[in-house]
Amino acid sequence: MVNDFQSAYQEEKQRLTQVMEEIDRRLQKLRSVPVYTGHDFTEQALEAGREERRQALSKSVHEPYFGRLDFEEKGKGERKPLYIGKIGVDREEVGEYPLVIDWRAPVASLFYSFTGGQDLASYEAPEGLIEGLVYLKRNVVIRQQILERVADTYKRESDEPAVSDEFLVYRLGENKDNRLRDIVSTIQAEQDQIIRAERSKALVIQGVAGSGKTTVALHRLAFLLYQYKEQVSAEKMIIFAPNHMFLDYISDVLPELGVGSIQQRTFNDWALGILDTEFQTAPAEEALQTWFEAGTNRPAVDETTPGRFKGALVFMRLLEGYVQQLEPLSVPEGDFSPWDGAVLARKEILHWFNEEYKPYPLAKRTERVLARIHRWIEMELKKPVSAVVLKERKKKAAQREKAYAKKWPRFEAVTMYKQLFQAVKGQPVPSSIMDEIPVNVLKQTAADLKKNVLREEDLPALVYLHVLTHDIDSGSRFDHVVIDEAQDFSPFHTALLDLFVKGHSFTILGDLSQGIHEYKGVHSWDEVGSLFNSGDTGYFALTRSYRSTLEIIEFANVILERGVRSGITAVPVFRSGDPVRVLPYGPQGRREHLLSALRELAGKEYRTVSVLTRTLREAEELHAYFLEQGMDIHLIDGSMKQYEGGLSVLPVYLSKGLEFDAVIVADADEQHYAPDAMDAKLLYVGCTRALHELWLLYSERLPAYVEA
Ligand SMILES: Nc1ncnc2c1ncn2[C@@H]1O[C@H](COP(=O)(O)OP(=O)(O)OP(=O)(O)O)[C@@H](O)[C@H]1O
Repeated sequence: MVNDFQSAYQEEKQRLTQVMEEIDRRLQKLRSVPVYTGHDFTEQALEAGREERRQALSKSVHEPYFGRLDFEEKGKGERKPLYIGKIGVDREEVGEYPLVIDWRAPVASLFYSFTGGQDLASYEAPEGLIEGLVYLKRNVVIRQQILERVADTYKRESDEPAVSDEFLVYRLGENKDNRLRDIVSTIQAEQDQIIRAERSKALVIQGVAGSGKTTVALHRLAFLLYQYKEQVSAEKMIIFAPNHMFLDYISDVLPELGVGSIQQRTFNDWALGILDTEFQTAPAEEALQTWFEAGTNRPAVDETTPGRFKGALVFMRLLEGYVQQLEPLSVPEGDFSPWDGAVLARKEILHWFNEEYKPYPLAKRTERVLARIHRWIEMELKKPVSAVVLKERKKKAAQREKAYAKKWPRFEAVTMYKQLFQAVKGQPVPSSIMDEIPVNVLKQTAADLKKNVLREEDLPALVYLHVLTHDIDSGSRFDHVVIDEAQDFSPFHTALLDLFVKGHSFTILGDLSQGIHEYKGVHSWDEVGSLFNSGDTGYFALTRSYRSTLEIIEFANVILERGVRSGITAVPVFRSGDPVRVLPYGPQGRREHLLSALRELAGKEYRTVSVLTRTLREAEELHAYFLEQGMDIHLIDGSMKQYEGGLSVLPVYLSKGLEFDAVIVADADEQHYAPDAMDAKLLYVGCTRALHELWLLYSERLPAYVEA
């Protein structure tokens, strides 16, 4: 065994030296070509290609590949070692296998999809299905040109028929810093299937906590860009994530995968960009405090909850009805007269508006009719009159045209939205529309709008009003859209984005068990799936959790089973660690106990440790206390733009999406976590943030869904 390992190591070391020399030689050759700085278009394009290769090779030379797969294609009788890396490197000889195969290439899919056994393996190539036998699957860790580790996870000749998890477990055991990382060397078969799924469908992925949803989504974007390079462009792909800190946390993955320019945004920022408005939405913290206040005072959630109603398709349809009824009100009363004696009859203007320009949305129609009126004036001015009269007419016409244009509605989204809700005070919105809006929603929104307050939940409606009246310009369309944490997106959000996406090309990922924003999100994936025809959508489930140890996952699963009763529990990868500690506060007192726990965990080798509180106020208080005690610790509140790593204290609801080497859940007791599904979900989110160690500290009694 030891000998086997040594010879494998020697073999890989030799091969690595050869590959690095070859890459280096190619790099030197490219660098020796003088950089073109002239104006010739063809030369510029050639230079851009050379620069791209220079950059790729100089990245690749440090860590050229991470895996090897020995494959014998059926009927070819030749076993080939295929080396797979983040960046593909072709050989100079035509027709030869690449020196390094890009992880996204069709043949590389074997490295991920092959799960063992003696049977033929296969992959989809452009020329059809290719079958063959896999002889070896090997992971190779290279850091800064040094071969650090060689691990065989499958050998055809051995007694072990399946691909082993050993290398994956080694990777998962590493500590994490303040950024999400790529997983190209250990993508699992179930994840690979999603990454490589066809582009044109709306994929809905339910994945348990830590199943790699965010990571998979980012790898999928990189894959789509490689596989469909002719049809998609990075600038027209977007990933929506819940907040700026989360965007910062995931921001390294795409550059690590060699992909730039993909948009990474919050829905809020995108929507405000489309609306091009001065308005800002009310700070999210206000809503968070209402919904995440500890205790049982939270408002009940039903279909009349403002976030749920304004996210429903019923509301979307109401807005369509509302815009339809604006049509007959658009053309101002009365004929248009540019100067006394010249008249353009309203009947004629109505004809242009209602017949000739009917296919256009209202704002476009208005624009065209006004341009036509302008042309009509110019024709009228051509009629023969004296220079003095002409001058007088021109002056009058300019004034009256301006005044007339002002009488037309501008179809500005916020104004239309205000008019809709201020109809409570007798504006002309038909009762068929008003009666459909729940009274509490009408009242609250009218009061907000009176104070010029917009909320995040109003944004889909505002963008839709804009789209209905202005249409979508081609620059705003997407080739592919990823929605992460999609359980917090309403059906209206997704239906709206669908208008901006070519061919329903979506990747929608989330976890209903982490649906802590149930006051605005979906309660079942059918709410999303039903937006698309069955042929346009696909559903995947990710059930294995890669983040946490076996002990943590089993502990969190109990919270799900007893508290949420969702049935979507996680299957752990066999990575064992310390038992979860559930401890009552000791005699030294709450804060002091939390401090000593934090000190103990911070004293270990971990890079990130967090204390999760139930509310923001508690996080602030503890943060001040920890600072006072000399700890170097960050407070994370809803306004953070960056995630710093190290030690942090934050309310549990802001921890969603993040992960820490060790987590201390403060106050894991009945006073803080009520006996309902919502609080059980919160605690589940908190517990599943931990990679290696999880401690829960409490006073008096634990909630019934926590295993002592
Ligand atoms: N195949 C894999 N190999 C190595 N690490 C993996 C793999 N899949 C996921 N991980 C790791 O598991 C952790 C969780 O991944 P990620 O945050 O993408 O999961 P998620 O499903 O979005 O989680 P959550 O919903 O709980 O926020 C990350 O540290 C990620 O690197």
